[in-house]
Amino acid sequence: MYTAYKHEPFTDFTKEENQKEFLEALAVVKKDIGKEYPLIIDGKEVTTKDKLVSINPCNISEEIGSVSKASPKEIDKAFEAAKKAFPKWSQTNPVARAEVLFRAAAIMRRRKHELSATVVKEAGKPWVEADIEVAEGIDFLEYYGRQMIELKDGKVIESRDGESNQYIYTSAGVAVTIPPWNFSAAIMMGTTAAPLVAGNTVLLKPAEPTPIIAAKFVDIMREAGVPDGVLNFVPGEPHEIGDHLVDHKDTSIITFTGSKATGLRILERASKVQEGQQHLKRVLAEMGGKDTVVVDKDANVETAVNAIVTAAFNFSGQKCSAGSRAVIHKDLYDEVEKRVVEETEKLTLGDTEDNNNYLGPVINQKAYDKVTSYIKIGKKEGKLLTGDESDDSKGYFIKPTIFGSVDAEARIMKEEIFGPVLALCKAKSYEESIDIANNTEYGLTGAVISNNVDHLEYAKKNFHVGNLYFNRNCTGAIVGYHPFGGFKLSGTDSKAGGPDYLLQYLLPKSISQML
Ligand SMILES: NC(=O)c1ccc[n+]([C@@H]2O[C@H](COP(=O)([O-])OP(=O)(O)OC[C@H]3O[C@@H](n4cnc5c(N)ncnc54)[C@H](O)[C@@H]3O)[C@@H](O)[C@H]2O)c1
Ligand SMILES: N[C@@H](CCC=O)C(=O)O
Repeated sequence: MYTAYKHEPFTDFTKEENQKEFLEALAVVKKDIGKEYPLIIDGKEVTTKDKLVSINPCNISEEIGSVSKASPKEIDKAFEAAKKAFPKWSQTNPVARAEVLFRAAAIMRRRKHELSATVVKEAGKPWVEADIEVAEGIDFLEYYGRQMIELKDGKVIESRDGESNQYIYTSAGVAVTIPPWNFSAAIMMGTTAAPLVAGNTVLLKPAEPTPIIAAKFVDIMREAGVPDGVLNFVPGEPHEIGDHLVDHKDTSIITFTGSKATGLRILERASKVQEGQQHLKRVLAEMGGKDTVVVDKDANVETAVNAIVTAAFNFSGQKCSAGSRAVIHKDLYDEVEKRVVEETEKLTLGDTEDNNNYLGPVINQKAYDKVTSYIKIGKKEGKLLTGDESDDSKGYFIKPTIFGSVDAEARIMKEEIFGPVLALCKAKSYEESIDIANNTEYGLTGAVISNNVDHLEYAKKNFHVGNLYFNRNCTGAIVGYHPFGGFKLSGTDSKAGGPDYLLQYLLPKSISQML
């Protein structure tokens, strides 16, 4: 028997002993700086000449480490290994498969600060956010393990006289996991653990800026007992191996999280049946967002301000769930705008190794250039209220930037920026604010700050997002509590961390027997 699922508690960094432990963990991670990590194919370490180098975005002269790069040749070998391992793994007792996840979660708990410190160094995440993310990774393992145990005997269906019917779940085949860098621990772990516990074998290709945390996770899974060939680690350049992974005839499932452009490309390519392929590929594609905090005219101003600032600037706005725009009722607009600017100007920006910094850099030069170009666009589209300072000489630092009185149709109101840039927009009525919130191609998260019961009911029916929050910010979904995934072009709404998630990695089978 297992205890009931409950989410992993977050570390309280106001306590001195926790700060001390975290600093020690950062020192451990620093000792490993420059280390090389191999590919893992069929349980064997494979080293290639070409390396993917992980750079600290806070300090671009610091290389965190490097991993071997897989080419199509190594990818083919990994597919062979995964195919070979599939029959045995898929028929392994689901409880035993779940226990691998539980053991991995236990190891992760013991190494929690070290893993979070790796995320701090590799992704430039602040301590608090890195800790939350590793806790989420642990949650995915604990939650999906229990979910598999629940599903192991299938579901009860009806039988007629003289007939015995069964409905069971079988595994699909080889899954390819393609996670993003912004939740380099949590999403990478969740989208690897789910197909595995469902009895599929996996090729994990981490995002190129953050391969080290993935290498550590693969080591943990092996220590926890994942058999050879069941989990293959194949980092590499997407332009060299991305299409190959997606197009391969032996790919059964692709579990992708990332940008809309990549997701749509994967969906399109995966729909083509390749020579020798005898199945349809399933694609889970969780993509971008342009998420909104709506402030009603009777809202509590401080709740609204806190929700807007947190949603916009946590992890420098680099979340698919980031509230990169707020639509505020005209009666409260001036007050909310003033308070949001005041609170934002208190936020500290700098190297996230220092826990006093609320936010750190954006991930790389490409992101820096994109975000700063949107700031230029914003200056034409709205009134610059604060920010517009950036510096990429040491790391990719951009000050939280806010534009006021932005038109609902402006580009900074409708396009995903993925950085610390917030647009504020005024609405004449509550209904208009919900219309504005729905005015993009995305539909991922949203928040409504209101005490009006009718208005909250209206939002339930008319605010078209996969994750809707009332009187809080629109980021920070917790596994088992806030199943996560978006509508519209935000993705396939697979609802990670929800009760139906694992079903997407399983093939239901009906068996009918005459008695
Ligand atoms: N909806 C969600 O749950 C969710 C969660 C996190 C991030 N995101 C989104 O992710 C985006 C940021 O992540 P990103 O910049 O890493 O996205 P991205 O699309 O550039 O990359 C995501 C992953 O896809 C891989 N990839 C890139 N091109 C590929 C190709 N042609 N074939 C196969 N794989 C390929 C990358 O190497 C990476 O592993 C944002 O749009 C954000 O909103 C969504
Ligand atoms: N699940 C995370 C967002 C993941 C995307 O970046 C949240 O709820 O904030």
